[in-house]
Amino acid sequence: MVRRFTGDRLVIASHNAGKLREIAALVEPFGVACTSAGDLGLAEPEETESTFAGNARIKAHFAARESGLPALSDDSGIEVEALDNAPGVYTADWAETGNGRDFPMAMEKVWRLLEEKAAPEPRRARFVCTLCLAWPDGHDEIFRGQVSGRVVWPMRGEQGFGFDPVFQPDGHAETFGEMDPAQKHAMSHRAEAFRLLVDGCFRG
Ligand SMILES: O=c1nc[nH]c2c1ncn2[C@H]1C[C@H](O)[C@@H](COP(=O)(O)OP(=O)(O)OP(=O)(O)O)O1
Ligand SMILES: [Mg+2]
Repeated sequence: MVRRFTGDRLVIASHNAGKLREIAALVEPFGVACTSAGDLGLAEPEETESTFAGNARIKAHFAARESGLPALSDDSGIEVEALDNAPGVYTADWAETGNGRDFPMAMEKVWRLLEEKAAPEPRRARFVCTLCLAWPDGHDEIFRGQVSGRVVWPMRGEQGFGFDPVFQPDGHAETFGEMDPAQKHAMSHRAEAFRLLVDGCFRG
């Protein structure tokens, strides 16, 4: 039995400004007020699991426990088929420099590895998003979405965040980085996971 969310306030257990923007846009039409983990001064727990669901659980349960409110986390990444699905859960780690994140560097690393392998075009990839809604009593619900496409080079577009400039979803000529935010929200991995969350917990 999926537990329904009946409150009017939700903690978004993320410290990523791009995700916070996208999740707030998805949640607010349901009349739910969002507060971010950063707004509450919560720390960023270490993401020590090797699966999206495992890390999503760590982030949501930590925020729910600390705040005493239901908390929604998002663990996501890009899986590149010719790289054995790397960087996957480690997408953010590939951008880590010790002095903040450098996504252009991480995108170039992916492209360089594909070149070294002489991976044929199209270079199939998918974005994956796992959402975890956790309650302070320890209950949680998990939802997963994905969107298929290809890695392109060079980077294109200034919209979005993270790996958006090198991801072109199937059936579209633009990268996520070139799309209007509303267009990305209608088809993204995050949007699909969110639809499942809404069906399960907000309307169920
Ligand atoms: O729609 C997306 N468009 C482009 N890139 C994306 C997207 N979704 C995830 N990504 C990439 C960047 C992000 O940094 C990493 C997830 O890593 P992940 O640990 O889940 O998120 P994070 O550390 O940035 O924020 P936080 O853990 O505080 O929610 O995958
Ligand atoms: Mg993270």
